[in-house]
Amino acid sequence: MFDRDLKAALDPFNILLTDRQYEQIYVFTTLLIETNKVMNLTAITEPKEIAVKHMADSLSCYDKTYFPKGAAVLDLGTGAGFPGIPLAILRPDLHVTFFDSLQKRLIFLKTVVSKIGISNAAFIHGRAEDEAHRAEYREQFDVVTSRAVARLNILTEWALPYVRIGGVFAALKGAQYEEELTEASSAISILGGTVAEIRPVHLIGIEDKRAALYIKKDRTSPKKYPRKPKIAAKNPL
Ligand SMILES: C[S@@+](CC[C@H](N)C(=O)[O-])C[C@H]1O[C@@H](n2cnc3c(N)ncnc32)[C@H](O)[C@@H]1O
Repeated sequence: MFDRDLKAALDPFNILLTDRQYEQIYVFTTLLIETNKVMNLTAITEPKEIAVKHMADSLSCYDKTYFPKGAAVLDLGTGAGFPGIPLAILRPDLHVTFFDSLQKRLIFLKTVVSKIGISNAAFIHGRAEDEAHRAEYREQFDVVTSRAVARLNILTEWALPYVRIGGVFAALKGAQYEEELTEASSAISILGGTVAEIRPVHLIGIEDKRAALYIKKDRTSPKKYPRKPKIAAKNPL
């Protein structure tokens, strides 16, 4: 039943999973629903809805041209693992780093990773605007993904410093993506990026507009970014 719902949800994206990948997503879904009873992870609790709004939505940002073989991927503000876990299941060769400011969500994700057998996973506990100043993370990732974390102008200032030159920031955005893109245009340019592609996303049974945005990193991000939250909030780029 769950496999059938998931297959239908993934159909528009031409994504075919192996039996093992279906099983991994099923186990992840079960862990999400069970753990959500004792820890706030998601407002979506029906398996069919999870298949569409979490799994298919996460994988809607996938495109092999942006995710080269063995790529280092940073999922910024991963929460309960979206889009990072579905991407790591789809592409076991990726090195996915799960990044969040809430430790208890990372503890949940460590259980998920070990129970479903994802190798190449790493974890960062911290705030996006702080960790970007560490040499070990700055401009070290081929792809930074992010869904439902902040408005695009803020998120760009947080995300682009982690992307290596030639890499991409893939943001999953909802109904206001066009306004957010306009609002973020100077942040994208200041941080060294350009909009490579705006790909509208249609999930089955969902009317709301959404899109996967791909922002390519062309130039190094100036060292002073990202700024401290109070300064950035007072003077958004
Ligand atoms: C609404 S949740 C979205 C989670 C997941 N990406 C999803 O789409 O379901 C936002 C997540 O971003 C994290 N977050 C918010 N601000 C952050 C920051 N400055 N640095 C790192 N993580 C942050 C929160 O702790 C939370 O887990």
